Amino acid sequence: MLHYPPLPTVTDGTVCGDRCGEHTDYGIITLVFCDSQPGLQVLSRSARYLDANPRPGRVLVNIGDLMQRWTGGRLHSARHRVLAPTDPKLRSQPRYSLVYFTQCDDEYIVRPLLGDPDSFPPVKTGEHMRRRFEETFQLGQGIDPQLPPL
Ligand SMILES: O=C(O)CCC(=O)C(=O)O
Ligand SMILES: [Fe+2]
Repeated sequence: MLHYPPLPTVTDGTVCGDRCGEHTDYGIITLVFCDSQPGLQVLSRSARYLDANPRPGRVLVNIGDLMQRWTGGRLHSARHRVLAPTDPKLRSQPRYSLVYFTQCDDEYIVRPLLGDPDSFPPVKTGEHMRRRFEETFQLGQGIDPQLPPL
């Protein structure tokens, strides 16, 4: 369960930052269950951010980096972010989302099962996950640099 705390009121008209910076998910698929608070945006293949607004009963299914590798790039690990709202009422409220990440066993080697087998080098799941955590938390790099750009 992710808890995004309430944000201070903006009085000077400055644009507020993200609640969660742009990133791709590391694993196979992610299920995102969100409350009524908006903010989640997904980058389209034409490089436009699209709102993925919550609706009762809606579940967002995200493709992760390993799924992109597994499908030889046929499924795309989309960049996404959670924007901080500008509306003072929304800012004064917390945002909650329930996020379920899936991945393979650490020893499992992910290689393309579709398309060109050389499109991605094989990676051991555990090593991939460790590298992505390090990139995110030490280098502030939320996008897998080994995946091709959009
Ligand atoms: O809170 C959300 O709606 C999405 C969070 C997310 O993208 C993540 O935890 O990877
Ligand atoms: Fe994510």
